[in-house]
Amino acid sequence: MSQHRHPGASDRAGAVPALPDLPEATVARLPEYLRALHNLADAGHETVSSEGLAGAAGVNSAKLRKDLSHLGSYGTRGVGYDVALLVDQIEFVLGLTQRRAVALVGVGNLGHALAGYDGFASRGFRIAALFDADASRVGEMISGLAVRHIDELPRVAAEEAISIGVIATPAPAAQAVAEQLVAAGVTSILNFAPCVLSVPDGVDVRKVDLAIELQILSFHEHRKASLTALPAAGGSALTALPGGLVTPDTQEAIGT
Ligand SMILES: NC(=O)c1ccc[n+]([C@@H]2O[C@H](COP(=O)([O-])OP(=O)(O)OC[C@H]3O[C@@H](n4cnc5c(N)ncnc54)[C@H](O)[C@@H]3O)[C@@H](O)[C@H]2O)c1
Repeated sequence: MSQHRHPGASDRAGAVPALPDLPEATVARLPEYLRALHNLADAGHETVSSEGLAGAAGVNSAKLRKDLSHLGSYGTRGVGYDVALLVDQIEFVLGLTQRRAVALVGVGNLGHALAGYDGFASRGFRIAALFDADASRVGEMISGLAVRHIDELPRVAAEEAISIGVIATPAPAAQAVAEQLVAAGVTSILNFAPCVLSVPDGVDVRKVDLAIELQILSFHEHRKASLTALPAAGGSALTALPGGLVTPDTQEAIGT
């Protein structure tokens, strides 16, 4: 997942007290800690060591201690972190103490799956409205919500105080949808369409692209295979790069 963060984004907190400006990587790990903490609380744990929480969240414990120190949370020597307190702190920093209203635009294959997913509610989000441009989809009920025509977005966004929009339309429609969301007052967008969105300052965009994740895994598969092949091939896998690209061998030749 990638993120664009615009300069105005941290200035529009309104009545919310100033929060520490956390590193993006820390922000990205906080939800992992939160999920692990909820699991620990459900299992009856009241405290957890940094190693225990790090293991449950799948990160190394030094990184976890550094992340939590940004929140002013250091745990107690010999006891660890208070699970309930840390949940409160992380939920506060992530702004999860209020349930946020989300609009989903594009109720096709992916949109149906997202609209029907009940995991958002338990994580603090309310899918408040579903929109589509296809009149034949308007009125369809999904998980108790009727699909509305995209033209209703401005009115419904105001009525439901929607601040987050999810785009699940085909890529060619995504930029126009983003502009409609922004015009309707949406200031955060989760984009599933495989394209880059251009948005004004103060609007945050995160992109989810499973194909990119698979391509990254493909790279690792390719690399593992190339490392296994190395002794037999007797050289760097880079020498096999297609298209006559410069290889370490040729670079050395050029440089000497
Ligand atoms: N991020 C991922 O990992 C991932 C995975 C699957 C699909 N996708 C992407 O998600 C998007 C949706 O895929 P899908 O298979 O559900 O497509 P789909 O064609 O089944 O659904 C798209 C929906 O968007 C609606 N739509 C089109 N233009 C619109 C507009 N201007 N305003 C409102 N609604 C509009 C269509 O009427 C349709 O209902 C595509 O961009 C696809 O590439 C992303």
